[in-house]
Amino acid sequence: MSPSALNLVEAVMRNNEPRRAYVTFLAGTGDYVKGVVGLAKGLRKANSAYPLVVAILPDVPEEHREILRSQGCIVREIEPVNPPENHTEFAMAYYVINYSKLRIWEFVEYDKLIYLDGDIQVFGNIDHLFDSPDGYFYAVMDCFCEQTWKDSPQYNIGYCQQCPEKVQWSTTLGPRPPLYFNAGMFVYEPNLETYNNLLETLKVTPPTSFAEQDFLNMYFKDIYKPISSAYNLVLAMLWRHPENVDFDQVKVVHYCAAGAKPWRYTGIEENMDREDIKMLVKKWWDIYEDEDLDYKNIIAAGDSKKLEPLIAALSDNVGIAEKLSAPSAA
Ligand SMILES: O=c1ccn([C@@H]2O[C@H](COP(=O)(O)OP(=O)(O)O)[C@@H](O)[C@H]2O)c(=O)[nH]1
Ligand SMILES: OC[C@H]1O[C@H](O[C@@H]2[C@@H](O)[C@H](O)[C@@H](O)[C@H](O)[C@@H]2O)[C@H](O)[C@@H](O)[C@H]1O
Ligand SMILES: [Mn+2]
Repeated sequence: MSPSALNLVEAVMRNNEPRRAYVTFLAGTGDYVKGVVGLAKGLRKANSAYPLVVAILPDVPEEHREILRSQGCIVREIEPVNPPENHTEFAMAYYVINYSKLRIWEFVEYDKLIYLDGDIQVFGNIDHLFDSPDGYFYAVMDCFCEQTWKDSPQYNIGYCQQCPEKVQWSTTLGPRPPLYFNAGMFVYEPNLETYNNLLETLKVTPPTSFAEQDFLNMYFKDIYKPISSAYNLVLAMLWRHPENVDFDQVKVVHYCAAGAKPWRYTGIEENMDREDIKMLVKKWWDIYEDEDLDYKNIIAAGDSKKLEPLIAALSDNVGIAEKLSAPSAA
């Protein structure tokens, strides 16, 4: 390791700043690993000062784990979390694996974490969100207008929290639902008591259409603080509520609309031929293919600004390796 990198290791190890990181979730043997690589490179391009932790399920192949380490990620294997037996149809069948996201409340070696889905890209620095006051759950409000919401009461009366004056909530359906966030991005504080209570509460909570997203909304409804859509642009907002989007201010894009995943984009699904969608998919690919953003080239260039989070990741990976290789871990 070059002398400048060693100095940085010492600086980071001495550093008694609050421990912060970005965290994402990866499951399966498929192509979401490309999303996570893109996210790691996007955070680097945005000069984020914090590393990216990837919480992976055991089914993620060693080859993918190596790809993530080679991009400076901290790879942490977690055990799956399964919801109680249920007969609910999830909005997407694979949502059942998303309950495993709950394991990230156990990452208490950090003071504050920002969770980002693997199909999210960060185009502008959002490190300042780590300075948000403690004790709250920060996330962006979702939209209920897409087909994925067809089984919900709000969809069936045409109500959306993004435009509550357009179609009033009907009290015949019960009390108006509390503000609801998209769980693709949130700012939170890991905590073991919360973690254990989340898992205990899940055991007695019947699963619903949006799986862990519904569950997190129910669990954190009293401390949820909505933040600007600039921090998690749910693509459907572009055609459902353009009046609520200040496109030039958008820093985080969430490729969650059907057909929008950049690494498998074909442009044939509804809305996917829009000029803004094509531009956002190209912006994702420009970062994904930019070799100057690869970890190995950043180290070689000794770019100190971009080095710091990588050194933190390195020391964390070393830390985990030492912990796992300790005799007691045998
Ligand atoms: O096969 C999969 C499906 C999902 N995910 C992870 O789970 C997150 C939530 O799923 P997705 O983003 O597809 O849900 P959406 O936001 O599109 O509803 C993804 O971003 C990935 O981080 C994954 O790793 N592998
Ligand atoms: O497992 C439940 C998922 O729920 C959310 O999916 C989106 C997506 O399905 C869009 O197509 C809908 O339009 C949108 O409203 C909905 O929230 C989160 O992005 C994802 O991380 C995950 O929590
Ligand atoms: Mn997503």
